[in-house]
Amino acid sequence: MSNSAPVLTIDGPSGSGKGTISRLVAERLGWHLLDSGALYRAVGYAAGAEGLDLSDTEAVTRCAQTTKIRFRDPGDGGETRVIVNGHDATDELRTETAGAAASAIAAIPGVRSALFEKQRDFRRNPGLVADGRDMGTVIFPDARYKVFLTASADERAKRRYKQLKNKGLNVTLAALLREIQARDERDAARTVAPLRPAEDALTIDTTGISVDSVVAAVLSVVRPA
Ligand SMILES: Nc1ncnc2c1ncn2[C@@H]1O[C@H](COP(=O)(O)OP(=O)(O)OP(=O)(O)O)[C@@H](O)[C@H]1O
Ligand SMILES: Nc1ccn([C@H]2C[C@H](O)[C@@H](COP(=O)(O)O)O2)c(=O)n1
Repeated sequence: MSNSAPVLTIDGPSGSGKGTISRLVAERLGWHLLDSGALYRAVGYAAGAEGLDLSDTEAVTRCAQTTKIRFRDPGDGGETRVIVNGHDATDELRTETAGAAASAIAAIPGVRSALFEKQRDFRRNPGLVADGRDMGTVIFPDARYKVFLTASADERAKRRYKQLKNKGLNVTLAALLREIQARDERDAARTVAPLRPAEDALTIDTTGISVDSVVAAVLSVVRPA
């Protein structure tokens, strides 16, 4: 049976604010939320924990097919926990290393197929906000609303720098900029489901725009004035 629950897709490169904006918009609409990047991060993490070579496409595909990933709402308004094969891996998954591993294994077609239905299963009433790279192009091409967030690489590196410094991590702006550019290149150049806006997506450049203003712009797509 076809699923007609409304979907808002929010795609974009690393640090464009997808996660932040998707969470706030989902809260405001009272809709479900899919953080698809967390699924790729979880597979990268599980593959690392098994000691797999991330370029071994068959082994990593098998890992994606068998890894058990659960999202757990702590119930106190805190961060959603990501449970990978029974282990709470939330903190490990947020690191730049986990992001780079996710980006590497995300280029494997078998991994993307293994995660396809898992992502589509998040579509439920009253609606879904889906955050990722290919939400509007591949996973929910029939979504009612589509947004693509961008920001300059410099701005995204500065945001990440501030975020990681606030967590007390020892990072440099130059290294973060290099990592962001490398990830952009890998995510956009892969042959399967590359990072790009859907033809019917509204692109919002968030450079120098506050979080509140971006939330308002995205909400206006779903609820025009
Ligand atoms: N419009 C904005 N202005 C300033 N800071 C922002 C804005 N949007 C997001 N941020 C901040 O930038 C950082 C990165 O945002 P976020 O994690 O939402 O990006 P993302 O696109 O989901 O990245 P990734 O794909 O790597 O998970 C966070 O610290 C967030 O608070
Ligand atoms: N729909 C998606 C979501 C994520 N990925 C890959 C590529 C990203 O670099 C990596 C981590 O994502 P993030 O948590 O930073 O949003 O996972 C993808 O290919 N497709």
